[in-house]
Amino acid sequence: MNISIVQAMIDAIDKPAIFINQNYIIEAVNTPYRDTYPVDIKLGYSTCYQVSHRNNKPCDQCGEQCPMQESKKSGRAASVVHIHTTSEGQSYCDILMRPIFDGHGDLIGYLEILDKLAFASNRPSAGKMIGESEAFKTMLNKINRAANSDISVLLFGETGTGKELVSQALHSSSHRAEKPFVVIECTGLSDALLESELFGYEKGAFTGATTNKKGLVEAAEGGTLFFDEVGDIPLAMQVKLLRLFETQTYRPVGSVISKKANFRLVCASHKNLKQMVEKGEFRRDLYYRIAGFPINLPSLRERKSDIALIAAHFLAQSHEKKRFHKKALEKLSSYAFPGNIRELRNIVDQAVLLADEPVIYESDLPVLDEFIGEDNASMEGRNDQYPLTTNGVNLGKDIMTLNEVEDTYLAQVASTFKGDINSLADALGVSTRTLYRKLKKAGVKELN
Ligand SMILES: Nc1ncnc2c1ncn2[C@@H]1O[C@H](COP(=O)(O)OP(=O)(O)OP(=O)(O)O)[C@@H](O)[C@H]1O
Repeated sequence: MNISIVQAMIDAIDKPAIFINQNYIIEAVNTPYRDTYPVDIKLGYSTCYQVSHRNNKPCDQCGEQCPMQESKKSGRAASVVHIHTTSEGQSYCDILMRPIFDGHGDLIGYLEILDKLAFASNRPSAGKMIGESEAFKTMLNKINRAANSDISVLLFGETGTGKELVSQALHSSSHRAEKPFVVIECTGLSDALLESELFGYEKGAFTGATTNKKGLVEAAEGGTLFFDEVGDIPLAMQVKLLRLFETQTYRPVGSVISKKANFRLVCASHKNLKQMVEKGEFRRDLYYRIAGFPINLPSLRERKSDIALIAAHFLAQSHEKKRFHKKALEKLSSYAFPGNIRELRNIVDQAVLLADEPVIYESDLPVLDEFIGEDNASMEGRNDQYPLTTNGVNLGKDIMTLNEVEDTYLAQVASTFKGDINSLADALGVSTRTLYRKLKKAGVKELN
């Protein structure tokens, strides 16, 4: 292997890139890669995992996927998303690992090329997509693949999973980033309104059209056109959209002249479009035109390990120096979040207002009523964790008020708890001050 030729090839790549041998040792590196890490890279000595992770073992021995091992298994290129320690701190990077063979078909090493994913973070950071679960990383990998091409992307996922945020990330990391990003909210628009909004109109096209007006397609010239809730587009309008997407031409309302359009198409829907196609509610040809590259946005239930991080992110946005108590986070983690990340943001905002102290306790959370895999009957089972059926409280017989239950429970716990007032407050998920207040109300003078 002629290393100077390899070095010349690496230098020709404008993204951060290295050539490594089968022992992870860096044999050639380009300047963008050197600039990415605050580490002195010694060719023939430094390893990729030392430089990018500060690890002394390969990633697969540190609980992460190793793209080289993936590539070894399949004999083909592999791509994974990792969090690297760069000059700018912890950063998401999408790594493409390509095996390189000599003229005899023998493996001589691997070419590694990085894409920095500036739109995502594993720490609270304003304006970024936050997460660190595997489901989140898989989604980042897909976003990055799509961003590098002009393919039509269909984002599908429940409400509040971040479809609009992802569409912005697709735009900002594409070659169209400097051009406009235009959102078309398809819900509740009639055929006529949607047509004039999209294509614009000529003066005199209809009553009230006193001047020519540009449409959103023209406003998005060179950039990205994002159709939110594309499943809500009326059937009659779908055929006009198909023509626009197929030919990239359109006619403003009242005009006889066609105009040329230039945009990248991104659509989103929380509805099952395939099912709509089967029922004849969405055109099949339009579906295949917009679903060039479908990306599934996982629900918050499918990325439970991200809940605490995203909650901390929204707390940081609130500018209040507060933090969640462990029990409050546990409760959030078992909640089903039908409204996904938008709902989590609302819960955090409310909890910040409801908490009197720097710690947000379970009791400061708004009422949450849908828990993962639990119906109302099994919700009662949750009380096993926080037993209300104590010696003094017989829930099966006479109805007691919640106040009475709380007082009786506190009296019981105070007489049996082994620990001081601070640890009891902690165990009950309230502040010490709140516990003093509640004990006073319950007529309890001291712990056992
Ligand atoms: N990964 C994330 N990290 C931080 N905030 C997020 C993330 N994903 C979404 N959000 C926030 O959650 C809220 C809802 O996101 P967005 O509007 O993109 O969801 P959506 O799927 O388009 O919702 P809908 O289907 O209701 O239109 C926004 O405030 C957005 O900034």
